[in-house]
Amino acid sequence: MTTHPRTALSVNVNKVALVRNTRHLGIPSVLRAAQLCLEAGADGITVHPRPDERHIRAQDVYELAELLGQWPEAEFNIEGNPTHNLMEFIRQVRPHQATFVPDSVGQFTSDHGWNFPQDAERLEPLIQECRELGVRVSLFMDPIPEQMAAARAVGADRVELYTEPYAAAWATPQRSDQLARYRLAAQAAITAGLGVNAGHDLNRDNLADFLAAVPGVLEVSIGHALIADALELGYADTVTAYQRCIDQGMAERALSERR
Ligand SMILES: CC(=O)[C@@H](O)[C@H](O)COP(=O)(O)O
Ligand SMILES: NCC(=O)COP(=O)(O)O
Repeated sequence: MTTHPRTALSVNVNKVALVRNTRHLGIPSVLRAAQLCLEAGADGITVHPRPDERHIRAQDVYELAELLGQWPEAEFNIEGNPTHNLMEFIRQVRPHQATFVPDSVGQFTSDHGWNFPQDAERLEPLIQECRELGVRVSLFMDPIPEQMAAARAVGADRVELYTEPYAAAWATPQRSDQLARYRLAAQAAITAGLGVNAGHDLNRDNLADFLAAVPGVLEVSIGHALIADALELGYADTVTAYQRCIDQGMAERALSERR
């Protein structure tokens, strides 16, 4: 029986910054949120420093990079559009992972992945630069199996499957169809030699089912729902609750593989 590495939980702290930015008081602290999540067992921290700085600001990125330097086992994942402001952060901070997201500057939230072949030419040199800096590259992608070989061909190490369509279908009869889509996309990514991450609108209700159905998920990055849960439960209990969901999903997957 093959044992799979435990799916890593990367906490996205965008929404802590969003609340902080509504006053000039510096609270809630983004750094404290990250510290408490790491102390509770989170495997990493994710930020998406959008050009309009609606939530994560440049100073947050540098302070979090310094904090993560004290956590050798934890990873720093910086997301963004490499044709906008992302690359400057990558060059200065050299995080463990850069997640390329094709968002426009004022976009409400991330809602689609890259498209190949049209995006290949402009992404390839930027991916190459990240790799020369020792930074792993993950491409934010829709769950389309046919796109995975092209993602690998431009040099990506991983893809991050955009999971909002699954999350939106979770409480509906379409759940199993969506899970089948993501399973096929993940299998195609693995076949192409890519690692598989996942994220967007994952939460305590839908996470275990996703990991039970979709093979080889190395990392989930979760922010909005996790921070909302932390408002009720606190960061430590929330991280523990999400880790339990990960363990439950992986246990169910291991069981199904033995059948
Ligand atoms: C790429 C993605 O799905 C999210 O990580 C993104 O960071 C969400 O951005 P907002 O927090 O600005 O909605
Ligand atoms: N890449 C997904 C992420 O970092 C957080 O997305 P969400 O949980 O805030 O939807």
